[in-house]
Amino acid sequence: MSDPIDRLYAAVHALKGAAAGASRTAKLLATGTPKIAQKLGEEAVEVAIDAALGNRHGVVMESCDLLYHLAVLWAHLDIEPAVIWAELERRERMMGIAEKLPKPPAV
Ligand SMILES: N=c1c2ncn([C@@H]3O[C@H](COP(=O)(O)OP(=O)(O)OP(=O)(O)O)[C@@H](O)[C@H]3O)c2ncn1[C@@H]1O[C@H](COP(=O)(O)O)[C@@H](O)[C@H]1O
Repeated sequence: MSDPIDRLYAAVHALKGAAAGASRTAKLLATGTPKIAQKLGEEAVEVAIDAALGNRHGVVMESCDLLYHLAVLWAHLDIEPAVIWAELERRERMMGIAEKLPKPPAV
């Protein structure tokens, strides 16, 4: 079974081209990149505010909104989650190698 983000992306992507009245997601997708990016930024700020206030429950809730809006942006740009996972894995491998390299001398 695919993970929740893959499923969320698939659900959101399926709404591309749907009438804006079909759902909130279809309406948001129809607004275009600047508006989607703005919503994503707002959700990120909401996560940060809840974290700064020590509101753990708020961080969880706003993180879900943030991931949803990230999935909307990816779907709008046709960036499949697999592309993101591949880059994360590439970095994981790169950092694994970096850890094994001798440390440069202290200056
Ligand atoms: N996972 C989500 C999801 N998470 C958050 N949200 C929406 O994002 C909103 C949070 O963002 P805001 O705080 O900006 O919401 P708001 O204050 O109402 O702002 P505006 O609507 O005025 O922009 C929530 O109120 C939800 O409406 C989501 N809407 C949809 N999904 C999933 O997306 C798919 C498509 O959903 P539909 O849009 O219902 O077809 C389905 O799989 C849904 O489960």
